[in-house]
Amino acid sequence: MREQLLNELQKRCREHGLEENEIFTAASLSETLQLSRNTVSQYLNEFVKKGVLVKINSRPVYFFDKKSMETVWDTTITQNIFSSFEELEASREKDFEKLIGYQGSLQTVVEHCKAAVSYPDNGLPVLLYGATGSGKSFLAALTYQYALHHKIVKSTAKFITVNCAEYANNPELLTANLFGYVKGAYTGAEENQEGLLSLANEGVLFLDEVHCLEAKCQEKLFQYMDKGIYHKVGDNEKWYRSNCRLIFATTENPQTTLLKTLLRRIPITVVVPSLKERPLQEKRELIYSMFMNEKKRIQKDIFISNLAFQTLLDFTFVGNVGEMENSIKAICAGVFVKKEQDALNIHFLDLPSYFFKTMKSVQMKTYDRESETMLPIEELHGTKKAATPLLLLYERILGVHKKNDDFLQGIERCRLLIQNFIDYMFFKEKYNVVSSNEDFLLKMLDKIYSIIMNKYSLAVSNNQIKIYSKFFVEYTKNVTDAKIWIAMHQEEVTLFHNNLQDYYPRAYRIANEVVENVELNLDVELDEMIVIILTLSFIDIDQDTNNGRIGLILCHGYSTASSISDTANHMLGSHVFDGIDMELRISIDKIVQLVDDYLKQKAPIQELMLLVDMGSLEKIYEKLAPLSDCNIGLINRVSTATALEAGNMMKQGRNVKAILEALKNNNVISTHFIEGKKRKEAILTVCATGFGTAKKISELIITSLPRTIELEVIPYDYQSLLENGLEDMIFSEYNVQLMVGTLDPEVKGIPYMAMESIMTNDEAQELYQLIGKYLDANELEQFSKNIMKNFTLSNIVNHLTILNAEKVMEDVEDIVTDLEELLEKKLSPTTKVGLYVHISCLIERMILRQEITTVEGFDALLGEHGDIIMKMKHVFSGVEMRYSVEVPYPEMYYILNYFKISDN
Ligand SMILES: Nc1ncnc2c1ncn2[C@@H]1O[C@H](COP(=O)(O)OP(=O)(O)OP(=O)(O)O)[C@@H](O)[C@H]1O
Repeated sequence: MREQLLNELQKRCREHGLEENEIFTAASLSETLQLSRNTVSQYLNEFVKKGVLVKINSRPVYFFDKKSMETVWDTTITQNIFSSFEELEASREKDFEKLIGYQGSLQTVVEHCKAAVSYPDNGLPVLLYGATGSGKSFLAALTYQYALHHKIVKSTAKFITVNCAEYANNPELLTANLFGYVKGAYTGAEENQEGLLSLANEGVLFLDEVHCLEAKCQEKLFQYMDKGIYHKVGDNEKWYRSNCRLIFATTENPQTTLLKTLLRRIPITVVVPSLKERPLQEKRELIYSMFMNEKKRIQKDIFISNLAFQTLLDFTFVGNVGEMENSIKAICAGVFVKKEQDALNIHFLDLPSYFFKTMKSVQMKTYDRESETMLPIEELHGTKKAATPLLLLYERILGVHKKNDDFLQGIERCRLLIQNFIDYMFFKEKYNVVSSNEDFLLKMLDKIYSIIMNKYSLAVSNNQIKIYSKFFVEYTKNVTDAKIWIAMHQEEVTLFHNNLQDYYPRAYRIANEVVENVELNLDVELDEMIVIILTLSFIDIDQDTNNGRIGLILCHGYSTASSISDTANHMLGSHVFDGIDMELRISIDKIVQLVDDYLKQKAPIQELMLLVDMGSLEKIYEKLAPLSDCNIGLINRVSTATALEAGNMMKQGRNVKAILEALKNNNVISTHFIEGKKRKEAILTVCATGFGTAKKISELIITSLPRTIELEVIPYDYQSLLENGLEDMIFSEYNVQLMVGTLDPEVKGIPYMAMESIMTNDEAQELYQLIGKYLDANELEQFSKNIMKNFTLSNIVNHLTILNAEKVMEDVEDIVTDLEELLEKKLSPTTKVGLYVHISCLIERMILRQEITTVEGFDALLGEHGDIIMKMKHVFSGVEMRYSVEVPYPEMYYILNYFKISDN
């Protein structure tokens, strides 16, 4: 019965964790074994008495199998009864657990030490090699404690340390001390003396700085290491025996400083990593435990500023853990003697001056003792979380980017987070106080911004400059934190960068330029998250305008326009207005110039809502009127309320004229409408491989129209759209509303519709909406019917080519199927239709000898995918024979583009 009970408890100890303590009670065991609780208690207590079980005398009482616990804890339990779990835990003899990083960067080191000391019969000599202060002596001492706790050595065994460096000038003394000497061995040796080898018998002898051990002494050691026997100094007759384990340590390369013959006799060399090589988390733990030790010593709470902590964390301690420990002691002592408060408050400037040497001058200039975030040292432990608002913002932005599958949705959320942070910065009391250093920084940043904004002719409000300057100021207080944080999140940060660069190339470029200039001019290193935040702030530049309608607020003074526009945008929930702050004495000509530049930068747009703070609008109206291509609605005496009202209507899609009309009853303001020199609306038709096809597509659209309309349908060169984008001349001549074609030239802000989607009647709404502006309902119905008729595949092929549609389609179908197989991608029906048309046109071009023989970038493609391109070309061999044509290789470039389109 007893055995059964013991077996059950042992099983529970093996299979369950200590924390499931309810299964280790007499009640639980009696229930399982169907025995009376008294009997179970009695048996269990008998086992405790015998030392088989451990008892925790709490309420209820718990019993554990001692051996199982010793195995789990890898230690010896010396008592059988404990008053509480805490007492049990405290009694647990710790050795290597005291070493920070014993389960991390020092795991292998520890394993080697354990192996060396426990190797039968008498352990193996081990050499610890590592930089000064890396923890070699500590490791040697812990190895000894481990041997004690695991009964590898007797409880009476000693740990003897010799620092060979101390005997550098007197090597004979070291030899005498190590091996002992006999009376008269040398002058002053008045009695027989035991050596350290003898003292350490059965224990551990630690020879530190062993490279200082003289060659003669090293040789004397060999004898001992080989046979366990040695002579005392002055007696070469008698042999003495010692049974101690040897641990050596050195800071010098053992291969060059130790005799090869000694090295050969040390089978285990353990390389102890320097502090620089340890993970950040271990550094944190080291700092934490060192401060905790000081707290115990001085019996006071300790607080440390985040900046001071991050500086310690980031600092390269040449003397490794040892130097770190001494620095922390010195810092605490330095603050302690000031006897200022009950607690010890360690500010950044309390660190010894050598910590500041690496700080950039601006960081020092912006340092403000009062605004430092103070943390209780207990919080340093394991704090992986960002500790400052800026880092918290970093963390959140990255988190949103990581979590959101929809990149653009994520971007909006990130912008909101930044907005919240800005609110926080401006409304938290401490940020309203601008120190003189901050003021200097703001002015410098203002200049940098102005130069860059001028270069890109961008309107960035003074308020925005102020906001982002605040970011820099905030950043300069967190450089160290930020750097560390970025290093820990490098991969995700880079990914975010790449995405931003792809989605918002212009904003990304400008953000980088701002950062480069700030770094250059202000002697401060900014980080990659600042680039991300700035790019997010410039995104509007890359975004489409509100139905071609934009708002601009112009006011005199440092920040009036920016404040109104920011507030209005904030409340409208989208970017409707830009604000330009103007000098107080700016001339009307200059204002007009500002507006003109602004319009050029935003072109192509249809309408501008311009709100100004002037009383009279006449002068500005006169000068603006002849300039404008677009309609301008002019409103004076701008206020946040008028901006909101106008902005709201803009968001509803109302045109400028209608908005002015609606605001007429407001008797505070007056308005003017400037009719733009009208640019005709247009649709561009494009085809990647030739103007001819584009022309035919436009003819097809035009012939579908029941009557001529104001809208132009213009065949246009694909290549020049691709290269020039919005800068292309066509966009200043025409108000281009849509592009239709076989391949998207990807002009930002101009919608594109694939011809295939007209044919499959798929997403052709944009075309109907546009044409619908010019036709009445019946006419539009007619247009849609014509389109359906004209845009069937065979009609298109017939229309676009001179070939017999039916015949050529058979060939084309085969080619597309073969290509799909070869390139291992099934095209969607729409893309497939596009490719049908493309290949039909291609065949025609071959017949008409209008083949494409050069394509930019083709050589690189050929170099990379030569094999596949050869195979693709082979797919056309049937057609080549039938029509006696030769399809040139560069044509494959365009074909491949269809397979690159993401169909999902
Ligand atoms: N991993 C660690 N965890 C906790 N404390 C450590 C650790 N490593 C070193 N220390 C502490 O750092 C201090 C310096 O370590 P130690 O004296 O062992 O270095 P060392 O390599 O022997 O230096 P030296 O070569 O200068 O003798 C000691 O107080 C030790 O307790």
